[in-house]
Amino acid sequence: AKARHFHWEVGYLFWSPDCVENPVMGINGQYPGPTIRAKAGDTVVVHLHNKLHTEGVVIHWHGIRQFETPWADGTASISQCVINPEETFVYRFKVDKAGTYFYHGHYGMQRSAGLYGSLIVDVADGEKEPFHYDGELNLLLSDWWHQNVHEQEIGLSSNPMRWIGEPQSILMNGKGQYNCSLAGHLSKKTSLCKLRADAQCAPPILHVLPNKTYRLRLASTTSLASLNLAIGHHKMVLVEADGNYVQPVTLDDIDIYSGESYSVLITTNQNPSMNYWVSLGVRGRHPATPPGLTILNYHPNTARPPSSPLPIHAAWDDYPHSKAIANKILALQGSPKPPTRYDRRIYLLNTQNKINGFTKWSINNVSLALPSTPYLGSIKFGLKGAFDHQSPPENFSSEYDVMKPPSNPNSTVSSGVYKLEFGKTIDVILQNANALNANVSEIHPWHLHGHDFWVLGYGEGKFSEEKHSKNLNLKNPPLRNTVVIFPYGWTAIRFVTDNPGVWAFHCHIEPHLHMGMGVIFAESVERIKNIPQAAIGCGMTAKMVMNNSHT
Ligand SMILES: O=C1O[C@H]([C@@H](O)CO)C(O)=C1O
Repeated sequence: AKARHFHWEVGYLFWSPDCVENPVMGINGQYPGPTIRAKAGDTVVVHLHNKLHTEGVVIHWHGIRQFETPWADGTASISQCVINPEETFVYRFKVDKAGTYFYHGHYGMQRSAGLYGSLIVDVADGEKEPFHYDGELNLLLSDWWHQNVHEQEIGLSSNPMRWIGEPQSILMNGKGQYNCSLAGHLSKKTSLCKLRADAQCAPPILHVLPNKTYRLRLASTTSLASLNLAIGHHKMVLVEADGNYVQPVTLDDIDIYSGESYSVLITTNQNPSMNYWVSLGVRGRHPATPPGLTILNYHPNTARPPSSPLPIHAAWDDYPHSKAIANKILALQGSPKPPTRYDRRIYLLNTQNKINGFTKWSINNVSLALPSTPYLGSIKFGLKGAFDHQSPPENFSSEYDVMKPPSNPNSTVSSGVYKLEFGKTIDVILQNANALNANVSEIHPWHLHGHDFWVLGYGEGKFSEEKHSKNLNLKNPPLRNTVVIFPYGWTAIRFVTDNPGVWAFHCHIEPHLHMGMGVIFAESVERIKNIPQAAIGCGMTAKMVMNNSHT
């Protein structure tokens, strides 16, 4: 195992992600940020220097559990103080498990500004993946707005709220094409893109040799969009989800929600004189964004757009299609199994609410607002005044009708901290509900920091102890770090508190988190030792660092 050092500067730059120039947040003058590649067991060390002139910054290593380094999780106000302009913070953490990961900003809406990149962990020397492939392809998926993130954020925080709307473009590796299409020659509606091969917005063409198997890595850091990937004439075999091996399953297309990552194997066994479409369509919201496109280019054909029709995605609201895919994702045989009993079951009702006229999202009627002093330090040192210590409710009224808009939409703001004891089995039942408008319930992909969890099942309507508890999958539930709740449905997860830290658990839709859609798990914080001073030298913990007495 090695230590792999990276020296990064975060700054704004002008860039044309979808052929339209905008300010984006990049790293070392690049957008998306550089790919981190390491081997399982390595230590990644990122020296992060903030070159933004007027904003703090942090970076979260999505899917990395941060065993024994909870201060390196990169969550502003939760695990660390923001890194101020011209400051450098050193993220040092172990990547213990091979898989497809990514990193992204976790302060305000900086992920939506473009602060992200891939993080790929290969198996340790001498180890093998449980599947074979000849080559590898990597697509980091995102969505893009022309309105800059500051304006988006002001809109979301205004009364009345100004919603961000649907993205202008879907991006692959930070590249999309606004107002034209690679498939323009097939359609009367759009024009063919005129792109220079070296344009920043030129699609990342997937170059392949005939009759080989490729591992296609997919990770979604979208701000909002749920996506569906389909490749013309090619099936995919799903083998990995969120850095965990799954039972290989053949799919025609795959849904990818924000915060999720997958590996699929594709075999280039189709007519080699042709190229094929790779298409990313929007799911779960009435699409106002054309599909993101690129080309699967068989060697030695020129990389011209195929003349075949575009792959067809299921209708945006074909939830049975999405549920069928979700239910096919199961753990590879031999994967760790969940404990058969839980110690504590927490029910989290997701609702859209109002607070003094402002539109928010709440969990059990509590909308998350982060404090100025990061929880990691304030909880460790018992600083009573640093946040609202009243634990939020573990359940919601059995009378609550999840099929209707809230009868009382008024909600409250709080620090949202659930204290978790070490060594316990925790179940969370995520319960979806109707939003503020009648007949609307949206998809929410929930992401847990510091852990993988077992997905025990999905269901319709309100979760019922009597009806649903006995049907949960304890046999081969997949381990994930992100899972979706379907409209008007519930999702049950289980994890074991084996990792002291302060972990965010939240909807990975950036504007939804911004509007309060998350909770905090403070997990056996008393066991955390040697918090680096740089992580907590702000707010009420700044003094302790100066006295140098407690860390
Ligand atoms: O949080 C959201 O707000 C809008 C809509 O509910 C109100 O404009 C939307 O689609 C969301 O996901």
